[in-house]
Amino acid sequence: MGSGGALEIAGLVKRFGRKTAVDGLGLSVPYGTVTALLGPNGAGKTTTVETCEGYLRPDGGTVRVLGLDPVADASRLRPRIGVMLQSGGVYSGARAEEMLTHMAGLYANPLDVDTLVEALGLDGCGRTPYRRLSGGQKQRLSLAMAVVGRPELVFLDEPTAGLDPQARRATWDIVGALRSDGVTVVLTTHHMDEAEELADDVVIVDAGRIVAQGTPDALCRGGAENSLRFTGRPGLDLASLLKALPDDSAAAELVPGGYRVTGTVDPQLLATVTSWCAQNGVMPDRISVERRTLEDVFLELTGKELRS
Ligand SMILES: Nc1ncnc2c1ncn2[C@@H]1O[C@H](COP(=O)(O)OP(=O)(O)OP(=O)(O)O)[C@@H](O)[C@H]1O
Repeated sequence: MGSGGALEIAGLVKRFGRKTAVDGLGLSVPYGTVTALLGPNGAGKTTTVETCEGYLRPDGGTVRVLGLDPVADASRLRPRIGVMLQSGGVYSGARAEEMLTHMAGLYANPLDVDTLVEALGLDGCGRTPYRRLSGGQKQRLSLAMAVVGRPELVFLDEPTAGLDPQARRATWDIVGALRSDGVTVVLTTHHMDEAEELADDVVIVDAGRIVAQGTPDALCRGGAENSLRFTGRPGLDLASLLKALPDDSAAAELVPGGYRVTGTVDPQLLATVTSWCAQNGVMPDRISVERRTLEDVFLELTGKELRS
């Protein structure tokens, strides 16, 4: 195994012309864990993952995958890692099951192809040429190809983007099974629920850097335990609302017309907010008391919604 984690990134820099896509990113992923990279579009997640896979050469910093250099040691590393590209990869007109069987044949101790095909709901399309598969089927086949060789570490770039709920669940089950088998998984996602469900560690990336990292629980505990949210017309006078609230309160307009009050969220605070709304002619169409979610953490740190 070597010292350190399954994946060790230090001071990674990757530029495309004048654009710095990854800007001094450092990350250590312990063996046998699932790590989710979350970030807005263009944050640098794919660039980071493709550098780890050896498809891109870093402009600065170091990357070690299973203790090896993904570019210099590519031939030693390839049989030990699984890669699912965002694009699904480029394949010929071969039939889905043939491709998977061929792939399995390249490894010493592959998974059983039939079991994998069934687990991913691909049993109906084993004889279909790749180019005739639907987008979701291509994606599931790409996942199957990434894991069939029993890799020690798997990179999954947006594995569930565009999948229906059933296919998404099947993908989650595969990731859960990988984890149970001690496989290290690094995935990117735009889905908070996916990160919460699957990941031991969530890494929030923005503008090529890590802005926060931790278990989903720890990240959510970072601020107030509870918050009161309401929607109303955009641009309410929050200074006036704050005057009515206890000193330990804070209020923010997270998105136009979407407000959050934090502090000691109790019945008294709820009454104060609704009475302030009444005095100011504001009809809150939705009002709720919520635990801080990963979505909140993400928005606070990046100022962006996950799906833009
Ligand atoms: N081959 C390339 N040539 C030029 N610019 C690139 C290239 N690949 C990525 N970029 C730029 O680098 C930045 C980071 O892109 P990247 O694809 O890594 O982000 P991402 O976090 O994966 O985004 P998304 O969630 O949209 O997939 C973006 O500004 C992107 O336009």
